[in-house]
Amino acid sequence: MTSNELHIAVGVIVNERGDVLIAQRPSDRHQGGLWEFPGGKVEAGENVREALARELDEELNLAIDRARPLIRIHHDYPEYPVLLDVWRIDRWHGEPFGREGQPIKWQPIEHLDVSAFPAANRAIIHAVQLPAHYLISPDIAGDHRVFLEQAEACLRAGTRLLQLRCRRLSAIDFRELATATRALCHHYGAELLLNASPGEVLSCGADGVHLPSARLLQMNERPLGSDYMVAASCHNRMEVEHACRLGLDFIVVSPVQPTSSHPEATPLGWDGLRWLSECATIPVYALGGMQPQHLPQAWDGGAQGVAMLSAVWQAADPGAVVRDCTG
Ligand SMILES: Nc1nc2c([nH]c(=O)n2[C@@H]2O[C@H](COP(=O)(O)OP(=O)(O)OP(=O)(O)O)[C@@H](O)[C@H]2O)c(=O)[nH]1
Ligand SMILES: [Mg+2]
Repeated sequence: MTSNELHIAVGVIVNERGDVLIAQRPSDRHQGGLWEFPGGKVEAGENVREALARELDEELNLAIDRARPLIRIHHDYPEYPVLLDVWRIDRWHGEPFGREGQPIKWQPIEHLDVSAFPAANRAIIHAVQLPAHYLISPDIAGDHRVFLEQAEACLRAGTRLLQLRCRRLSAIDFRELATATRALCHHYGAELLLNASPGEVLSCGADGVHLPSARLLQMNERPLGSDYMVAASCHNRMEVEHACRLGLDFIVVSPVQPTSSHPEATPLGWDGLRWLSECATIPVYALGGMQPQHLPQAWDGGAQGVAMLSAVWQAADPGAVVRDCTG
């Protein structure tokens, strides 16, 4: 945190229907007239969790029963720099109302509109809309029936974001598998990213592209528009900053822990994850040796959640692993 940076505790309050509580900023204040997630400045002597509890009581008459870190955004406004320390609250008590006279409303998560919020909120909205786990396919070489069965079990159990990464398949076989996986994902309301060219994404009707780090560094702009998702793999600060400059939707940082798929790589550890997340202005998934039980550590490390491969595909019951992430 730089010395003049304002530390702001921000609460994304989500109800069981998946609606988020938002409030309109008074017209005479910074970013006035725009909608915001409730919250305010962390005062001297308070930690962020205490500040959040105080602000939500003062602004909304709401008491927090369960909260976890969602994302931290450093943003430079012309007036001053802010650190938005955003928490996701899914259990609370009290009947919320605008205690300072501010209009409030419940908005379905999928209808949150970036342009109605201050500029720094773009990544917050992405973080609210993205799930806590990102599933990455095994590197399928031959018959893909077993994969499709396992993938369906995961989708049924709650996977909402899947990356297909099959470097050993011929172009024809990849396209056939991508088309089948896309149909399956869409049937369950999930989104499919292809670790392939942007052109392949368009022709398979997938929802986005996932760039390996080498491809990320070759790009000077997003390869697909905002109707598609663009994600990338990153391993160091330079890659993370490049992905943020290009305005990608999210990144995957690896390897956080030792992993069987890259035994030679030196793990970043939880401190490395925290440091890279702090450099990012977009959501970050932790990858490498991740299991559902690592979710709280990943959140504490500033991440959106975990990206998983072996933990799911090598399990006797892949659906049960996914349920551990979504429960
Ligand atoms: N609460 C909140 N503040 C946000 C959001 N996005 C965003 O850029 N900000 C910025 O973070 C700062 C929060 O200040 P605030 O005015 O809510 O702080 P506060 O409640 O302590 O105000 P006060 O000092 O007048 O009591 C403002 O500069 C605001 O523009 C958001 O979603 N929620
Ligand atoms: Mg406030």
